[in-house]
Amino acid sequence: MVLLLEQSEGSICNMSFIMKLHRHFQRTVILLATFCMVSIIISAYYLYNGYKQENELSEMALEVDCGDLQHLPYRLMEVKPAKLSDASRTDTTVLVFVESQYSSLGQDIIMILESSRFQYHIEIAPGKGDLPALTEKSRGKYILIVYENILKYINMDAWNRSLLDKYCVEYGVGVIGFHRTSEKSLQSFQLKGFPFSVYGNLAVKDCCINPHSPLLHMTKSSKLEKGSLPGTDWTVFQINHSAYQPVIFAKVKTPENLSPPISKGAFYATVIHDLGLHDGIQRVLFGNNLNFWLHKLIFIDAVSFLSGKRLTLSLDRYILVDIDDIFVGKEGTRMNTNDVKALLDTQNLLRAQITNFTFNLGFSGKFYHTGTEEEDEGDDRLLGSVEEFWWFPHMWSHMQPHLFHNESSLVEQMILNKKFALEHGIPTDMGYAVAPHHSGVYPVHVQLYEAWKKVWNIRITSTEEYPHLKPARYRRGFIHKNIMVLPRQTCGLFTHTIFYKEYPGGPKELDKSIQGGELFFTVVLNPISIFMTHLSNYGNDRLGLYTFVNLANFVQSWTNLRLQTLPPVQLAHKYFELFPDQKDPLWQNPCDDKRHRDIWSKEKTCDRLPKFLVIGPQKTGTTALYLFLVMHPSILSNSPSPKTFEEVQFFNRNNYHRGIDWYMDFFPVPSNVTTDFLFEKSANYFHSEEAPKRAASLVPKAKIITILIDPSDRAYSWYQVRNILTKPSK
Ligand SMILES: Nc1ncnc2c1ncn2[C@@H]1O[C@H](COP(=O)(O)OS(=O)(=O)O)[C@@H](OP(=O)(O)O)[C@H]1O
Repeated sequence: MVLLLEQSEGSICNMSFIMKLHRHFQRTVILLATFCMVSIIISAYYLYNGYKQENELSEMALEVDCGDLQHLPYRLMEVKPAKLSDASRTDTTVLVFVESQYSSLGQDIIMILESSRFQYHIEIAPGKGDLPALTEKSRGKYILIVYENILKYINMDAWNRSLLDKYCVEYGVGVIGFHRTSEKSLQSFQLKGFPFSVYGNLAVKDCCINPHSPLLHMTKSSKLEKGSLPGTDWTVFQINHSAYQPVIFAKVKTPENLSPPISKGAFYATVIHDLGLHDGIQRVLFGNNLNFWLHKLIFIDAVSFLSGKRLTLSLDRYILVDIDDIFVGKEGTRMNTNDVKALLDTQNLLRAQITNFTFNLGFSGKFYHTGTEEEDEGDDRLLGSVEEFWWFPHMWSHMQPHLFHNESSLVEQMILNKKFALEHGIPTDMGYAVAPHHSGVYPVHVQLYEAWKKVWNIRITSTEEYPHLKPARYRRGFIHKNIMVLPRQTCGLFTHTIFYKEYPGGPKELDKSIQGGELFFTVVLNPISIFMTHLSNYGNDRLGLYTFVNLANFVQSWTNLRLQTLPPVQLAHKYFELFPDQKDPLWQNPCDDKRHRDIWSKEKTCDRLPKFLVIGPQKTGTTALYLFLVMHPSILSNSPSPKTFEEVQFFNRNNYHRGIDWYMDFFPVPSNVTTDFLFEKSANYFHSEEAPKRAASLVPKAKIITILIDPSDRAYSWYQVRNILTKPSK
């Protein structure tokens, strides 16, 4: 039994061992199967998700914040660019290689440099890449090199290229270039000397800025900008190298038949920054021209960055919005009480984006209460909030000052308007005034300046007319008779632009101007902008409010600019602090510009200007020549000056600041403009630094007569004169 038991115990033991083994095997199989299943599920999950992620890239991108770059196909991080060597070893001139004198991209580049008041030198890019002299006395002549066509840089001959590279490395000079494909260009190619591929002839959409790009200064990396970018001739750069950073990305939209590796809907760089880690030269390459507004902004930042911040625009922007003719509008186009309320509400709203924002209202009292009943209530609502705004006077009856020849009649008109201001609690001490239609401000009607000072103590005014209306980027300021004249900018709103739908060229034109167009770049490129708007822009569709709210929003979304408003007097001081070289005016012939002629007094003439100048130098017989000339019946000279005798000495000295009325008063009115020759002789013009540019500006067609004799004869003549002058009188 025991044996049996033992036997049976032994077989039981064997059995349980086999069963255990069996169970263990079963468990292992189940475990293995489970593991396999789980792996399959996980792989499937990732595979699926991976696919989905790729697929979703274009969809998700629509909500992409450009700061959230995990969705973008580049590894973005802050990479330090090559150190620029001491940029102060170069002058601050930009060397621009253009394709031709009239090429449109070349002109856009110049427009930006000029508007930013940066110096530049243009060269037509030669085929072989010949270079102008880059240094002078071991100083670099150029701070930055810009190629309108980057292929001219890439394909220049080896000798010139190594010369340019050497200059760039030694002086820390960067290169900016533009690549634009034409129909003939290959769709894809390797850019010679660069480790990346270029794909051309593309249409692109939805763009984003790399927030880590070291270029960004004025430009703010914002949300994804949806929509197509202008043109179908875009170039994108496919980079896979940490020495190159994308600056702007966009998605390829067309053509449909793209060949790999480029794919539709994926992001590619349209602007790249070569950090200079390879050869010590930093470059910024644009995959198109500057038609796209964001390219313009990045170009400004690239100039700033590559010039070691020596060509940098400050981030402060001062904006003053004048609302002119606040009572002058026609019945039916004026503001009612609701419009005034909207004006006040918007002013408060704008203060969040434009520090101290205050509308500056211009008034001609005669037109107060000349609208409909509702509009008259609007006038009263405005005067009820008089302290909320700044105010500036016009003429009482909105007359153009150049029509008043007598200063006293101008004074009378101004006094009427001042009385109106005092009666209605309008402040009279702002020191700023504007003349209807710029009349009298430029060309200067000196009677206006004097009357303004007498009645209103005016110290500031503004105009679009100095030196000319167009191009706007050449507008400047000046100081005359202690009145500071500031340039005024155009915002695209005029008395007749009162309905959004009827905006000239369609409402999109206004939006375009605000969103990266003319108005936006006026603010970007001018530290101080005074905009003129009119009463009618604040009634009706309130386009004035629409424009400035949207402008402030757009500027804030895309730039780091600090918008603010200053009262006119402070604004003018700020202006001439920034541009001290503009204080001195440069007079022109008022009849050489139609707009100037239209606001030039009919009682004045442009004929009392010399047709030739005898400029000296002294002691060469100029007086004798003068006397011989005036013997001719058709040659007329100026009347004598009490201080400087036969010489007026206008262009060389401070007499110039007395203005052209003062100068012209020396000359007779010619009886026959064609056959009479007015001239003046001032022997000091010859050695004056100022005279040539002043004379060229006012009398550009005048002939110049100079007498050159042996310098020792001049010196001896001087010696004799000094002897006489210093001899003690007996
Ligand atoms: N016809 C003619 N040809 C050449 N030189 C002449 C002539 N007439 C005058 N003179 C001499 O010119 C000298 C005076 O020059 P200006 O009249 O130019 O002097 S000023 O600068 O206006 O003071 C002065 O020179 P000096 O006598 O040596 O002082 C004049 O004698």
